[in-house]
Amino acid sequence: MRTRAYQHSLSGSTLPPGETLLRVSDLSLRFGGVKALTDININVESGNIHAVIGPNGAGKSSLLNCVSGLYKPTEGTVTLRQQAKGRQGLSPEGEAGEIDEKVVSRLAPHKVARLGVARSFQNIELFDQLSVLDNIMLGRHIHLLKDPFMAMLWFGPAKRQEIRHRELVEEVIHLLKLQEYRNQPVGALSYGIQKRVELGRALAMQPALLLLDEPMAGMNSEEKEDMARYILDIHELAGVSVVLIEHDMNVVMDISDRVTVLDFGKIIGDGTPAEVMANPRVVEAYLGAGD
Ligand SMILES: Nc1ncnc2c1ncn2[C@@H]1O[C@H](COP(=O)(O)OP(=O)(O)OP(=O)(O)O)[C@@H](O)[C@H]1O
Repeated sequence: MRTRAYQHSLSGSTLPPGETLLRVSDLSLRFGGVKALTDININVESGNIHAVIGPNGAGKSSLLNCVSGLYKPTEGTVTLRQQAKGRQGLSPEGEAGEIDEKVVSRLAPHKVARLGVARSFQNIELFDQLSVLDNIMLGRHIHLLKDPFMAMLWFGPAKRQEIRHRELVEEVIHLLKLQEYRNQPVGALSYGIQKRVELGRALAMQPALLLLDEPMAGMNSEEKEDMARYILDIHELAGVSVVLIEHDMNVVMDISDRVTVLDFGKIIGDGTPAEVMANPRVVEAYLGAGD
């Protein structure tokens, strides 16, 4: 029962699995003379955990920053595909209805977020004094009523919306098993739990796509295992698509559907974990380096 409820609530995408959700086309990014990214082409499919790996400085964070709107690419585009409003759901033949394509690569980060792309950062970006509940509730702010007059009135849409926000936040707390910490200030919690709260705040945005930048950095092996399990749960129970930057190859190979490998800002491998592991260029550039 709970699984069905999550599937209906926490994913902001109605695209069928296998449809292209995010398309990165001919993307390049330069900082003066530094070519951070060169001619990057990636399709992220709906329903996938898509890992991006590569040595330090390969361009992984730059790529995520181009998707989330923090960096503007020098060339190329990032396109988010969503089922057109009012035409959601599958046809009797199981095909997707009309699809809206939005170029997000030159939008401000808050606009990209509003379109359904949520991200977590390498470093924890939470409010230490606020409770777990309040920090996760902040993830809902992009969905608050746009009309401040309506939002001030404690009736009608504003009240219904507030109830809905709370229900979704409760789902996040259950899914990530944060019940026992809900009223504790985040600053008092362990690093592993704080990272989980950060994940919860991104999830509370009801994203179509979740961008996770090294969510397991600095964790011990038990915390890593926990985090990998929660990412899988988000994917399996909530149906959220994930782009994951991660250095730990065991984690990447265990939980990813697809892997893109970057080196010096270029793609040197792309495929299933098994295909990527068998790619000699990848072995030489990354795996062989013992990272
Ligand atoms: N804001 C910036 N200004 C100048 N150069 C930058 C900027 N951001 C990234 N770079 C450069 O772009 C290249 C790619 O960096 P990026 O951080 O994207 O790599 P990464 O694969 O995420 O590395 P890491 O694994 O160490 O986080 C590097 O040469 C980096 O120095």
